[in-house]
Amino acid sequence: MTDLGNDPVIRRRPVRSLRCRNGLIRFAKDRTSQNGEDGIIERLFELLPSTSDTSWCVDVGAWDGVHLSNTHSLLVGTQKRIWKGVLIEADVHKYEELFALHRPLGNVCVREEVSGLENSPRSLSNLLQSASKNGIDIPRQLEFLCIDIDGSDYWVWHDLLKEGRYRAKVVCIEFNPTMPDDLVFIPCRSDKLRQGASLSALVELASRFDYVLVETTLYNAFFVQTQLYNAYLKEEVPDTSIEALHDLTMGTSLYQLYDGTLKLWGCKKLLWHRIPLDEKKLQMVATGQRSFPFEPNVHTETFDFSSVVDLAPFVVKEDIADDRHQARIRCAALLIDQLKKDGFCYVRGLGLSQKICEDALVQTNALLQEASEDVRRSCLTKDRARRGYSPMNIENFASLVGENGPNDLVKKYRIGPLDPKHSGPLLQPNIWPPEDQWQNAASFRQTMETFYSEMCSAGAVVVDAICEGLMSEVPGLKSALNPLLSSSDETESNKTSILTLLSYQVTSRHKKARKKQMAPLVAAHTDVGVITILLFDSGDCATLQRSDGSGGWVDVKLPKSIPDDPVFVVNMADCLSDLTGGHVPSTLHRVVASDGTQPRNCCALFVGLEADTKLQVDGESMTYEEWRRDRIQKAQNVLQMKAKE
Ligand SMILES: O=C(O)CCC(=O)C(=O)O
Ligand SMILES: [Fe+2]
Repeated sequence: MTDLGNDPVIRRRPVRSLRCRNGLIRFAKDRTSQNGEDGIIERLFELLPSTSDTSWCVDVGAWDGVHLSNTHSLLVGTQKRIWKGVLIEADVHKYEELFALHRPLGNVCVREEVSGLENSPRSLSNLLQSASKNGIDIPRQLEFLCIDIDGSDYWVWHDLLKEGRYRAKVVCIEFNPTMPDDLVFIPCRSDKLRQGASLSALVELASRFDYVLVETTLYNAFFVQTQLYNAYLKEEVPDTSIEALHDLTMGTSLYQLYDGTLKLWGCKKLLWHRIPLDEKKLQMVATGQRSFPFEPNVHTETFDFSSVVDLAPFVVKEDIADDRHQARIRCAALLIDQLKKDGFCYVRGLGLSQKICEDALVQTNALLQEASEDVRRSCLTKDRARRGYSPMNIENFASLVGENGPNDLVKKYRIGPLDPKHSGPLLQPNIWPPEDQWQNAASFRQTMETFYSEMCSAGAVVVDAICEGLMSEVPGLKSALNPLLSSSDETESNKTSILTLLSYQVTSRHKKARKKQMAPLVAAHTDVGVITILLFDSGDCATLQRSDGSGGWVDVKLPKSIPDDPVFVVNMADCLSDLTGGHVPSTLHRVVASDGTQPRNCCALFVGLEADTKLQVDGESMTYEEWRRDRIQKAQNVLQMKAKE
């Protein structure tokens, strides 16, 4: 066996069973019965002597008298005894056939739904008594009782036993074959709820009224009155324990992995609905969040917190004291230093809570990994680049830098300004997953609306700090970016950005051809707008990398779990880089596949300006929209030139 250990090995080991197969089950045989009952019943009445001229049987839930019938063999055809039966069936059509078959044979047919409710006029005992009043003498000592009504079987037998008027020597009754043998499950006393009883519950009931278990088939248990068992069956069935007489074959069990994954074992479908049990839907902890809580701290956090710039001094908005002003100047200088070096920087102190950041990532995973593709596809818009869902393998970021390459392997979902007043080429209305298609839709939307607003405020804080840090080098920057700053109208003006949720999945790429496997999941590109603020989870199937400026790539990582004061990645985008006259670079970056087993989720805020914002770039004045068109056009030109070559 070649076993690489990439997947767990899961298989069944044959176990020693205590089940005895040399008792009544040897005689299992079907004429009309389902799982050998006909033969077992025949054998039982060979062993038990008859005590009267006519042997009576009662069949509760008799159907048409033929299909899967346990009494047909007794009542129809030749038998060593003379049998008479009471056949009870609630279904109108089944009853017609039942009546047509049995009336001519002199059997009693009753069209009623036997009730398992306490003191019901339709209790089995009452129905037998009223049948007796109609001239037929049903003896109180019955030979055989069969109960199969898929619901209140337990209570029907219970009431008959308790009432005590009628007693059967042999009882065949259905149990729920998915219930384990150590489970005593007594169903609700109801004619509507269909639950079924466990075998153990029936065995307990039987022994209270002096019956013993003598055999089981897949769905049915056979009980015999104890004194008859002692007299006639002890040799045939020496061991009457559940272990000796039953093997659970339809059971489903659940086990748990250390990381919180729930696993199914045994029967993996809803038995009566024929629906497969879906492990994915049973999980209590989302895929990306599963880990072992007591993991030894061997891989200590590799993230270097000392490199994170704390922008908290920019979050306080009141007129600031002198020392806070000094603090701002200091942290803005750190930020600009870092950005000038590689176009990327870690920041914290942006005012977002750990909780909202965790929630946003969990919701991203919920929509982009766990929800069905149908749910996501209901969020497609015509202009995919702006709002809603953008499926895998659709966008191509290589084109942003005039490169040819395969499409990006990432699922995205975009959210823009929540205020419907915002419209224009860059600002279209949001589209949300429909609540009637996705049970999580409302909490997704609620989380994302909050997160979007808070991220926009964080964007304003970072932009503010960048302006501060470049105050002397690029004096006009603050007025160009003023619409973005938190000090201006808080509710609207600074919310012109797009929040993109991105999700990378573990599957499929390992199967891909080698050449394709080498291609990044998101092609190397620079971001177009002002700045990008990123938050991502510990999903390890994909890694963000930035160019080191000399042909190599550096992994961009975040702390493994979100700290109390969450850390974000900030990277410069092209427009801001242009506005600084190239003093601060917008650095090439990409996302590559890595070996991990967890999907990776990312929330990226692309801070942009409104289309008509006036800008000064290289001494030229233009609007943000004009600059943007120019930027995209340049990349297109490169592509066309390459195509011609
Ligand atoms: O997934 C990421 O970490 C970033 C993706 C990215 O660079 C982009 O969407 O612009
Ligand atoms: Fe990017």
